[in-house]
Amino acid sequence: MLFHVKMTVNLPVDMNPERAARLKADEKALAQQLQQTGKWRHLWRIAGLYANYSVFDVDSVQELHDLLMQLPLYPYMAIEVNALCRHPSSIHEDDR
Ligand SMILES: O=C(O)CC1=CCC(=O)O1
Repeated sequence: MLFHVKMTVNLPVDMNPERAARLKADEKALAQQLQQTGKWRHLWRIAGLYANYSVFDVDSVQELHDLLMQLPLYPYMAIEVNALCRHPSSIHEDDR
């Protein structure tokens, strides 16, 4: 199951810089691990924003939920999720 996810990060302006750096490093490590597994299929920066568009390929809505909730930056993110299905005009056989 494919899901398009928008994540907007809002770190408190007064957050300790070392704490912020640790969270970002932990987020990066997990994001890269999930990309290696194929669960996090795409990760794009939204130009001009501290936000990303991502595509997740998971087995269930519950798996997506659990995965998003374990992200280190989760407490500081606004997350929007849209379920995707195959477009009849798509030429990409792996779009499902
Ligand atoms: O910078 C972001 O958009 C938040 C984020 C998600 C994965 C990652 O490494 O950073």
